Amino acid sequence: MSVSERDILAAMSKVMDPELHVDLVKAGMVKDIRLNGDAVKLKIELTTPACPMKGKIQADAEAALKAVPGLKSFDIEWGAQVRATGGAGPGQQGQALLPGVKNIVLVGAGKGGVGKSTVAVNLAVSLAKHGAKVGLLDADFYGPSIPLMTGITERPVSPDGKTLNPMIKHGLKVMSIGFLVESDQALIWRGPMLHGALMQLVRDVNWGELDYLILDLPPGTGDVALSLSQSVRAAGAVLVTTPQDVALADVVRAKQMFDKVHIPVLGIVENMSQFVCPNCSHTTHIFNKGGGRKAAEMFNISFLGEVPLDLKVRESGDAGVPVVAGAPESLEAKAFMEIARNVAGRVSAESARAIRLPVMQAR
Ligand SMILES: Nc1ncnc2c1ncn2[C@@H]1O[C@H](COP(=O)(O)OP(=O)(O)OP(=O)(O)O)[C@@H](O)[C@H]1O
Repeated sequence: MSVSERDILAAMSKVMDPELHVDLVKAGMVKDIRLNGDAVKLKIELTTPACPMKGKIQADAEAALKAVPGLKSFDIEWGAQVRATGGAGPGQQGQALLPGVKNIVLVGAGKGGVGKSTVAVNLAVSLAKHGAKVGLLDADFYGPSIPLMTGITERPVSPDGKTLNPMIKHGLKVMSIGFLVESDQALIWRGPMLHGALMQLVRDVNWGELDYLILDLPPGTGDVALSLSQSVRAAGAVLVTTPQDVALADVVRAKQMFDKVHIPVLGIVENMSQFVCPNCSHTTHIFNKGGGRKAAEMFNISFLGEVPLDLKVRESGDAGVPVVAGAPESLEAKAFMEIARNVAGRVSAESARAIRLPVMQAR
């Protein structure tokens, strides 16, 4: 009994992408089917190199091919092609400003000091380590900390007097308002000036081709989010919180702010979730337990993961080597890598929605 391309496609159409809630054939992930008698070679192109579901998709695809009558062997080449959350959403004007940037991911928090910049920088490095092309833009006008956290002390140069080249560090293209102004100047940003400076950072930087541009927003206020939503289409926002109950109110405010400007919330990251004593390994929930997860449940949005409170995270941030780069085997680095996979998965779901694949509401 000979095997046909149609048999292979039929088998692959039984395999679902659990994040996109669509089968691999409909999602356009099955490529280059080459039959040779009772053997087949094919390529499966995931929607991100940081796919959180790769293990499941791989197991399901292999099981589906094993069940094809007459097929004796198969060879799957795994690849990834990040898709863009292009097109305009309500209140948004599309991505014409940044044609080479596929997805803009905002990192925000209801209040300061919860570790938003730490999450932004480690998320960016994690995505790059997974093989994605990543940029990191520090738009925290009131307290830019990305220069310190990435260890960049040089200033960006302009190749033509109009645009700026981003700095390159830890596998990222990095730009920060902190490279361009003195820190005491950063406090006076307001209204049109803030919008102008933000647009300059977004538009006049030679970002080139990026799968993800991670944007570290200032805490609390909606000025920057509002300004951005008028000019670019963000894939969505990651909300960072600490676990105590009082932080919940800030998450509520942040969620409402993003809803108002029609930016989807991709999910919640709980930072400083517990402290594991380096001497006796006893776990203490210094800021209480489970606030981020509770908030995610309350709003029916994804819980993207939790990061322990650990001296390494603070020290590595201060030393300019994010923990994911400096201590990749640590519990904290692994937590960030998992959060990055979850964020990439949620962005893929948003891009599927943008190109109107039949994606069901996923949690
Ligand atoms: N999980 C963690 N464990 C230990 N220290 C942490 C952790 N997360 C963040 N920190 C430290 O807490 C401080 C505040 O973090 P960070 O600057 O990332 O917060 P932020 O929310 O961006 O603050 P701001 O609102 O001022 O911009 C930093 O010194 C950082 O190194």
